[in-house]
Amino acid sequence: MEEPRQEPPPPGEDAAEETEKSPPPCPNTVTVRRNPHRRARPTPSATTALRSPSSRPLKPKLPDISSFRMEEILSFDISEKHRPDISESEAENLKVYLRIRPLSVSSAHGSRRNRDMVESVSRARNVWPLNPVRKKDAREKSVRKKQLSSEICIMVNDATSVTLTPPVALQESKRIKSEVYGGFSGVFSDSTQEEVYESMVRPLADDFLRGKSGMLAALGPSGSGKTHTVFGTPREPGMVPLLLRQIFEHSKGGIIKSQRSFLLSMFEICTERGKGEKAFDLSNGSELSMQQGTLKGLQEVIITDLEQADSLIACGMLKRATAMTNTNSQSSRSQCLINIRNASTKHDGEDRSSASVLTIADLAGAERGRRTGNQGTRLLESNFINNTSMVFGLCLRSLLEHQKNPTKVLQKHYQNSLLTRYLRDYLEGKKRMTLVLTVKAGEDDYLDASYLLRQASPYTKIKFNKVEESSNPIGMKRHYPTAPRVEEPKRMKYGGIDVSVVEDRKSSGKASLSIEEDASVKADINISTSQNLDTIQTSGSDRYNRIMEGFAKALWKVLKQCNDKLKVADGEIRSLRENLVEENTRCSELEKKLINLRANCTCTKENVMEATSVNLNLGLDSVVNVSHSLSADVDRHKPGNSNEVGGENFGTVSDAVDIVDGLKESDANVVVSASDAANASQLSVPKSSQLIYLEESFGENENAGKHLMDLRCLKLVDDLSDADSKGADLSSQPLIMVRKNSCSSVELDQLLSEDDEKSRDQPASADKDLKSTQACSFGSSVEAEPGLNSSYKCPSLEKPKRRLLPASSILLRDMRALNVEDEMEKPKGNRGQKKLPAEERTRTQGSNTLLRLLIK
Ligand SMILES: Nc1ncnc2c1ncn2[C@@H]1O[C@H](COP(=O)(O)OP(=O)(O)OP(=O)(O)O)[C@@H](O)[C@H]1O
Repeated sequence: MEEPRQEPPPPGEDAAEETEKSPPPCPNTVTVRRNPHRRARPTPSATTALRSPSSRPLKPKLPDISSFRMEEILSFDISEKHRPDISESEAENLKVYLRIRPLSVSSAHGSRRNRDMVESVSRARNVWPLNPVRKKDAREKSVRKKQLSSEICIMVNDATSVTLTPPVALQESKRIKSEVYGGFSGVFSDSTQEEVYESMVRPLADDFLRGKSGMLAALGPSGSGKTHTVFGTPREPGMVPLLLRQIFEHSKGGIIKSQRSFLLSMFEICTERGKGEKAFDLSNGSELSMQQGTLKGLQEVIITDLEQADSLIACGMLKRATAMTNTNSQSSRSQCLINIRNASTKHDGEDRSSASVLTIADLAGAERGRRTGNQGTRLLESNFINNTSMVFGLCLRSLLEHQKNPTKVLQKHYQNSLLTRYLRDYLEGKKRMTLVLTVKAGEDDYLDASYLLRQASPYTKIKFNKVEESSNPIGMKRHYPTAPRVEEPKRMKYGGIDVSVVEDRKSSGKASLSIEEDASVKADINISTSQNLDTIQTSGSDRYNRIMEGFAKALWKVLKQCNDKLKVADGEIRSLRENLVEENTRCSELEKKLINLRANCTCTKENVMEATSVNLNLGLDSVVNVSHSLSADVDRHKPGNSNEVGGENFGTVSDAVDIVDGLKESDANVVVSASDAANASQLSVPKSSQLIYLEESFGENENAGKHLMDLRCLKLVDDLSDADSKGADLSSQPLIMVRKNSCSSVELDQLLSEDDEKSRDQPASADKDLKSTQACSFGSSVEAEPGLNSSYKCPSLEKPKRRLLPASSILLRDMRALNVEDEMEKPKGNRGQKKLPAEERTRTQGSNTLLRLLIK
């Protein structure tokens, strides 16, 4: 914080000193400004207008004011007591009163002192006898000085305005003219303390008793009568004693005492050798600390009667810092504030928790170093006092400018001073305030008065539009910053007595509590308890709000996360749907392809089924239908894996083997459908099976055709050497039935040529069978094995049913099927065929002979 600077003296100070050297002005003249800023208002009358502030006229002749019109002066009526008439329109305006210190006091004191000083100086200087001529001049000078000192600079115009007239010297040297300052709520010149109280403080006191807070602050230069106005003297009690008197008189009348309780606190703000500001409790002398605009540790004393209150005030005034200066023998060196709190529970029959506070501030007066002659510590105190006064004025000026032009920011000048921090609400227009300006009317005091009026007169335009009238005002809170119930609500006892408050009050030792005091204490405690309850409820609701706010935030976060997850899930679902659509499309395409394939395959299969449905009419009445259908997996039909013609490597067709094995024991017609002949590595034809027709159905794949061409010739070797067989030597006949749809033309030609060679050797019966077979269902590629009486079944996937035939017909059919004649008619050369072993050939011939005989 900056060191308080001594405020520069107002302009014209030097000029004022020069007035003493300048020649005396022309008597009976009034200097009026040539271009006055304000139009001077008419004085009440020629006889009463220029009344001296003192009740006694100091000058026998008053100067004539020629510039004023007599009609206006005569028409103006003013009461004798100059009581200000406060209109209702000014109720919300800042009330500014002006009190002019009686000149008689200062003149009496000052003139006597000055006279003594002048005499002493003259005695010291005038050691030698003066020249008679000079002696005469000196005498004239002294007379002139007396006249000047007796001159006044402030003249009361009416109840609300004054005219400030500069000294003649200033008028001549600086051309300073008279100025009119108006707009005051009241002007007191020779008013008594009671009159001032009635006009100025009683409205405040009435509002205070009605529950409205307010403040009265005294401003003015040093020695102007601030302390006198506020505290007064035992003979002339000031505003505070009169206020206390009114309070207790009001308490006696009509309202129960127990319902009335007032608490008084008193403190001062000063500086110790210019090292910062400090606050001291004038009740107990303890130092106070300012925390957030409140004074921590300020003690309130319950006042029960006027005597006790007066004694408290007196004790506090004794502790106040004062010092003697050139302008005041007992100059205040601190800002003194008194708080009277109304802690009544009932008012006008209504339940009301009133906590109005009336603050009265006696501010230290601005000082000019040249006048006070302060040095050292006093000078530092002057700096502090002037700085505080300046900050106070800046706050009010900023408030005024802000109210005039709301766009202007309300400056925070209050932060620059402890006093203004404490009075922040008042200086920001949140609480009602009343100012009383004290000035001295002496000619020497013109500069101080001019400076004060110039600064403070605009404050009359300040309005209180945002007055806070709450039951729990901020000032109340500030008075209890250290209350443990407020700071630690958990340890509060709602129904009990606040021990700390009682102890504080007892420790003051300045007020003995009577029974009535106890009652008032209880009432006060009840009030504070209810206030604390309100505080707790408020804090509880705040806590609840905070909790709900936090819960809402957490819920919002969770909802946000859920929303994000839902978005992600929606995206996944969308992608899955797209994939599903793609899969469906692919499936449909595949189905189409499958349908196409099936369409192709169906023709082939039917042919295959037709071609491979072979009825093997063997002598054992066993029919083996081998429906061989190759799948598209043609890789398994590689040449390496293919079955060789004439070999036994047909692959493993377990089903076929099982079926064929089953034929060994039963003569039932069995249709074997081998779906994958490629897996058949080895096929052993059972005894009863004579021939297996394999229908090779190839796909469009040429490779498959190539691979499967190796299977085009399959030789079924009848390994049955059973002598009890029907005599049909099937092993000697290559019983290969190959149906090939997709083989190459070259291979087909080869096959056809081989078949042709075979067919040329076949008998006519075989041709018939073959034709009949071809007529049955096969196409052009049907190949019938010569020498075998085989009949093809109609293409059907149904399992053939067993038919019971007579034994003779069966035997005859079998024998015919053996085509014995053909065998017999064959040439002996076994051309084109594999040569059979000798035993089989002999047996076959015998069997043939036997069969031929039987047939015939
Ligand atoms: N209206 C008045 N009637 C009679 N005497 C007065 C009046 N005003 C002031 N005085 C006297 O003038 C002297 C100085 O007054 P006071 O101490 O109140 O001035 P002040 O403004 O408080 O000065 P400071 O600011 O230095 O404390 C006191 O002795 C006081 O009695």
